[in-house]
Amino acid sequence: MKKGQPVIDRSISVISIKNLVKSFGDLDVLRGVDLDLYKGENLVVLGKSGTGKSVLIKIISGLLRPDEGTVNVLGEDVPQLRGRDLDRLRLRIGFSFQNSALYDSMTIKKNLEFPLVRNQKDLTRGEVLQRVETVLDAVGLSQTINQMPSELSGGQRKRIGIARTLILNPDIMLYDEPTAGLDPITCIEINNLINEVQERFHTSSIIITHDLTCAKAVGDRMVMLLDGVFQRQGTFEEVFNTDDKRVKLFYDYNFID
Ligand SMILES: Nc1ncnc2c1ncn2[C@@H]1O[C@H](COP(=O)(O)OP(=O)(O)OP(=O)(O)O)[C@@H](O)[C@H]1O
Repeated sequence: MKKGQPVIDRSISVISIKNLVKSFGDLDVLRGVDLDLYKGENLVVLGKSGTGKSVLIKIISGLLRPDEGTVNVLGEDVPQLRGRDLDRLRLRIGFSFQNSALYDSMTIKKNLEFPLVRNQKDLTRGEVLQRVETVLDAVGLSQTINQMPSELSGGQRKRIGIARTLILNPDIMLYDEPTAGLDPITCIEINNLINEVQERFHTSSIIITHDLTCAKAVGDRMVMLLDGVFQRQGTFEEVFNTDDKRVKLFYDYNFID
């Protein structure tokens, strides 16, 4: 069960999706998805491989257009946004993806400065350094500021990836399989970090994961995508306390405690 008491405002939906439908040719991936992400909440999206979790994230971030339905993110009608308006919205969303690799030829400091210098040109050098130090402190890696990515462990690189996302002060964080490929101790550290980010930066987050230990540790609420719709939602216990064979199978394959 999750520790701490996050401040969640259920009267504000930072993401609101209604009747979302998306197909590719004959393949109906999303068949009428409804979803709200409340302000300050960590929402875990569960679902076996190929159920459309990445498609959902791509639609939320405007990388894919839905066939039907409404997708509202931070008050914006995402499928209607184009060009700079879409870029501006994306800057308010932090993406922590498995393949969001660091630049190997740059120090940690340069890696962290990069998105800031590119997107917020009015900052002074002192302000940039202060932001770098703040996010490094948040992920517990202040001492690595002058190191190269190759000198860090996999878990540390993951933390720096999250710091690089936080440096733009996003309202929403999207974590795609944050613990994939990490050892159990490092998984616990990343789970703790996701909760610390929620508390310290007041972000609202969607966490996509197969790792049910992670889901349990970080999720204020979870939803499970099954056959193109969210069939189960609630707390961990509410989602898994069912006779639905598909849910039981998912649990048996994915829960290691
Ligand atoms: N651009 C695309 N064109 C055609 N088919 C696509 C496209 N994007 C995704 N799909 C298909 O949609 C389905 C859902 O894919 P998606 O990547 O969302 O799955 P997922 O739930 O994220 O899986 P995983 O956990 O393995 O990452 C898959 O069958 C995939 O092949």
